[in-house]
Amino acid sequence: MSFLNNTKIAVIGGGSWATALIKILCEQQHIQIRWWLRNGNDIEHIRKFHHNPSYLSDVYLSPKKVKVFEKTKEAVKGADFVILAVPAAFVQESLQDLNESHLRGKRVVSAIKGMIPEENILVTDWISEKYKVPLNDIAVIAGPCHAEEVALEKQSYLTISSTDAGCAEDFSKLMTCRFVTAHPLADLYGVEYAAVMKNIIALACGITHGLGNGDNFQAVMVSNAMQEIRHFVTALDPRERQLSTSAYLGDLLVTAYSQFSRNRLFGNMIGRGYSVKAAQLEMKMIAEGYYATKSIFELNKKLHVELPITTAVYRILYQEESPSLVIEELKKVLK
Ligand SMILES: NC(=O)C1=CN([C@@H]2O[C@H](COP(=O)(O)OP(=O)(O)OC[C@H]3O[C@@H](n4cnc5c(N)ncnc54)[C@H](OP(=O)(O)O)[C@@H]3O)[C@@H](O)[C@H]2O)C=CC1
Ligand SMILES: O=C(CO)COP(=O)(O)O
Repeated sequence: MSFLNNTKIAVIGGGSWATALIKILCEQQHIQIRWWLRNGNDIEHIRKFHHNPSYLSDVYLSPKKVKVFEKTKEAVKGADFVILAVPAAFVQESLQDLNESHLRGKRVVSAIKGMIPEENILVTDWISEKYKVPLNDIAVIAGPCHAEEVALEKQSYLTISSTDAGCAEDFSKLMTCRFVTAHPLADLYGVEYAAVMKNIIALACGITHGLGNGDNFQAVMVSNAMQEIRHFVTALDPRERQLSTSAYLGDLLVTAYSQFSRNRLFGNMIGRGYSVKAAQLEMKMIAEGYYATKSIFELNKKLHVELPITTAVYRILYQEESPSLVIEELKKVLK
């Protein structure tokens, strides 16, 4: 019997990405999904009607495959894989009831494209430090893939990155289905940092668009952003990597251009004159790039990499500088 049969997967998070990942996993014939989400009303609704009322509410969640739990401890019990799919800012709070023993012997896969805000560290580093999960049992899910398109079964590609080839390959098989192709890759940090940074760039694209700039300038931003990502990631983890592939460039492109991108939308509101608070209140969903901007900016105080786009976004979001003045200055340094 293949390992795909009867694999138990815990999914932590109740938002759009968790719901989309569960839809993908439900394509496997024999799978048991143990789902934790925080909202009691949503739990009740899913048990009764097999749809998440708050996110991707059209997606059917097979009760034969999906069991919903109120407590994370219960959800991770007996799981082979634990997928983390809450925004990074809430991951500590979401896992507060777990200790090392709850994750022992399990593979942990982060679907989060953000960093732990208070500590400015990657989610995978935090998991390995706090819960003593060996790095080889950790992977990340990356690639250009919006939850909304998964719900519509539009063909998508994912990249599963891990320091352990077996872990990446096994999880890629679980994520491959009729409408998703998943490939393994051995660049845990590169993929994870690039996924964090592309959210900042998409936010910057939204700001410039909101200010009235067009596609010509956005193309310049995106191409400069690739240099920014390359320099930053290389400073942290130097090695050969194909940044033009879908895990890196592809994800930057979809987030910078897609109608579904929350980071772009958030930036757009800032460019149109919303305050950060007003934009957050208006958006029900989370723009990771807001938190990531601070983390990358703080982390870079030790690295001193030139990050003109990230710095511009930081000045706008955290130093309340005028978006139009900051973007005019940015225009002078981009090539
Ligand atoms: N959506 C997408 O297409 C993709 C998302 N990702 C990544 O997946 C991760 C999860 O994002 P996503 O599912 O999209 O998020 P959503 O914006 O869809 O949902 C937000 C989630 O955060 C929860 N939440 C909000 N406030 C709090 C809080 N104070 N404490 C605990 N939980 C809270 C919400 O719970 P509640 O509903 O109860 O308020 C909800 O489950 C992010 O890192 C994102 O970058 C990666 C690839 C694609
Ligand atoms: O990572 C994503 C697509 O690959 C989702 O981006 P947004 O959070 O900006 O919607």
